[in-house]
Amino acid sequence: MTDTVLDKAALRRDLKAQRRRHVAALPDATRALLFRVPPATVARLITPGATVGLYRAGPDEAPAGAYARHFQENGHAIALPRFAARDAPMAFALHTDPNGESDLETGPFNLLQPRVDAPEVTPDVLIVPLVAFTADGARLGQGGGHYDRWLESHPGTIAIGLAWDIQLADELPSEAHDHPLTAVVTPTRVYGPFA
Ligand SMILES: Nc1nc2c(c(=O)[nH]1)N(C=O)[C@@H](CNc1ccc(C(=O)N[C@@H](CCC(=O)O)C(=O)O)cc1)CN2
Ligand SMILES: Nc1ncnc2c1ncn2[C@@H]1O[C@H](COP(=O)(O)OP(=O)(O)OP(=O)(O)O)[C@@H](O)[C@H]1O
Repeated sequence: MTDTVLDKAALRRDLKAQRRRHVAALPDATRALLFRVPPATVARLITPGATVGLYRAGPDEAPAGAYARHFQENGHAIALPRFAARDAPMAFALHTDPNGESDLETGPFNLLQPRVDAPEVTPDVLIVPLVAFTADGARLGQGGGHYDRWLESHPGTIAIGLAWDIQLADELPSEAHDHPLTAVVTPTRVYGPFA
């Protein structure tokens, strides 16, 4: 393995532990008030009628459920990642019930995902989870390379990160396949949009 790959694995472990401590210290009521609607500078990036790819957050990730409800209320089709197996490529499928999540089931990564009968769709814009980001839009993810690969095969799709402020890193190891984010939203500010 290259040094960058080893660096990334160690970084991920440390940053995920830091994220867990941060979220555990947040009062539930505070957490419920964050990430309600996209800030205006980010909302402007999402054209009317665009299909928006979101994610179903795990316990420590920035919650994306309110954005899902907001986009649906505003006439957007919304989609979530779906995997046929752990080693299958990431696809997106239509998410129809962001309020009740009755259309989701647990998938290979222990994440809720649309059931097999939900149609596959291609989002025009992605709201993405992350382990860490930099002030100029670099992203460190879970290490599956899922978003990098998806963005590689869908050029022109913009990706907007949602994160806790403590996920900001001074710098991150970069590899040729890494795709930059167009903006990152935290509870206190927006980084970008970058050109
Ligand atoms: N909420 C969420 N959805 C997402 C991602 C993510 O980071 N967060 N992904 C980002 O690419 C994709 C899924 N990729 C993933 C790749 C690896 C692991 C992972 O290593 N998870 C841990 C813990 C899982 C568990 O609790 O069972 C693991 O498997 O050890 C998770 C997701 C698409 N959906
Ligand atoms: N476009 C690509 N084509 C082929 N392999 C890729 C591509 N992008 C990433 N990979 C591979 O995926 C693996 C993980 O990449 P990386 O560490 O950048 O993941 P990540 O962006 O942190 O994860 P994720 O996007 O799933 O949250 C690496 O082995 C990398 O070589």
